[in-house]
Amino acid sequence: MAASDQLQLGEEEFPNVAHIAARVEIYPTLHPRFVVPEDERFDRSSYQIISELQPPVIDLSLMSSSTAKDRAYIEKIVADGCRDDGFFQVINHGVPMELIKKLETFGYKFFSSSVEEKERFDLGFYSGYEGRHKHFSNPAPWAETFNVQISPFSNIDGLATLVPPTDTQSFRSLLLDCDSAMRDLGNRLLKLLEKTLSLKEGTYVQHFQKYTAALQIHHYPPCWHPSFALGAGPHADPSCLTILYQDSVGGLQVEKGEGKWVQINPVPDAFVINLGDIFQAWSNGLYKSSKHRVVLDPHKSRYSIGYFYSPQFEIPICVPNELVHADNPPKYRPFTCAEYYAFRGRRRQINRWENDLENFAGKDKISHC
Ligand SMILES: O=C(O)CCC(=O)C(=O)O
Ligand SMILES: [Fe+2]
Repeated sequence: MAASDQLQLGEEEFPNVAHIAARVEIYPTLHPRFVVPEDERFDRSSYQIISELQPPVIDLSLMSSSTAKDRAYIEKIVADGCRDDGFFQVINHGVPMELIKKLETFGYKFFSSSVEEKERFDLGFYSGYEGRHKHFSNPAPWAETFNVQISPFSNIDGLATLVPPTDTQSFRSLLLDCDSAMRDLGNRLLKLLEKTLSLKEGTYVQHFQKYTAALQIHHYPPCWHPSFALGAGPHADPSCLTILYQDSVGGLQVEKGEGKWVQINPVPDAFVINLGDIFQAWSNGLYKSSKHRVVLDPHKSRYSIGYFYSPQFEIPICVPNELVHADNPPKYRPFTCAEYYAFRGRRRQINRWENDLENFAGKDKISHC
């Protein structure tokens, strides 16, 4: 083993995934850190893409159509998707794709640098680069992530000091421009969700003047035993809304009924939108936050970019009165985003499905606030 391998591995218990992924000749069998229990593995041989279960692809420009029929059509498709599993895709969404491509290019360059270089950007728990997943128990995700915290805590200045001085300004501007474009899309989607639930305009969006947001660039290296590991284990997002760009490789799957996984086919220039646990709670369970996971490719790297959007950190999530009635009694106790994010962050088995929202807020269903 070369000296650099020994140096890189350092803590054998928490190997860097990029380091392991680059050394198939040294690790011909998968490192135990990443091996998923047998009943949770992805069976590639029996896999088929079930096209009729694909989440809908929605042309968001129709939201401002002068034809009421177009607008009603969009609202219906979104409402059906949200009731079903909380996943849909959007095109013509108004976010300039140049921004996303620039971020993706940053990701390619960053993730192709050495482990030492990348780990200079490791600013600790969920901040900056993450390749060892020290807060995960086994199995660790076969992924490395560049975590940008935006609000209410920002690590953008901290990260900017680590890029070459000539790039500092463009790096900061890129992240801030992405935040503003994704946030704008997030607000338009929230207004659409308000309409589909027949709520007054602003019911949700008024709680996003101050907001909670993070951006993550993920790299899933090729995995030579793709059925034995997962890029992301089954989980539901803690956020209110997630806006996700995925490249053309594919691998994101959503659970449609117990144990039945459907791949969300990449659509060029589209975003996958999924509702997170906060929205499920905020809609009193009418709209779903669904379990999803990422499977791996034996030959190709996959990249994705997620924007996780939630309301003001410290306000209680209070279900609108209109959504609580005899047929739909309160399902969750009120809680703040800060409390829920802290709960999810404390979980050691963060890459595993543990029905978090139910466990956190579904037990004593006191009335809404
Ligand atoms: O990379 C993906 O497609 C999804 C990642 C994901 O589920 C997440 O970051 O929460
Ligand atoms: Fe997710």
